[in-house]
Amino acid sequence: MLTPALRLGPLCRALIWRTLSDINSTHFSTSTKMAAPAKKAKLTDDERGTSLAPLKESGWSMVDSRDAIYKEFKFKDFNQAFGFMTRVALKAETMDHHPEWFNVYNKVQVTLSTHDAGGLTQKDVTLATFMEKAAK
Ligand SMILES: C[C@H](O)[C@H](O)[C@H]1CNC2=NC(N)=NC(=O)C2=N1
Repeated sequence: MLTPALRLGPLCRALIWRTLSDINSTHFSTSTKMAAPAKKAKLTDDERGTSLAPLKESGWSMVDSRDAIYKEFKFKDFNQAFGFMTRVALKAETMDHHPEWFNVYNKVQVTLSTHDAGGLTQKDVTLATFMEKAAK
């Protein structure tokens, strides 16, 4: 005995198939997390030489006891400092890469490292470079 569904005409089966595929695409397109991006690769020695040099010339330094870079930015006042932090925060969100920072009045102390990689990656270089522009 064929189940009733198999006796439906081709048009009806096409409609059911379309409905099921619509449900599937609607449901999974919103609730399925994309595969986690590959683990971010730490900067190679060569990359450190080329990428970090300009940042060190701009006042960034290596952090003792961890693979990270640090800089203290100083602004005219709190308003300027917070404006800087706002610009950087928006960039950090678009990059999905966030600074470790501390603000007191006109100073912003920043440490950058990639937690997912356990050290410095290109994302830290990109964000630090952005910060240099955002601080001007
Ligand atoms: C889940 C989320 O994408 C990750 O936690 C992002 C968020 N921001 C991040 N920021 C930094 N600095 N390092 C990371 O590894 C990192 N990972």
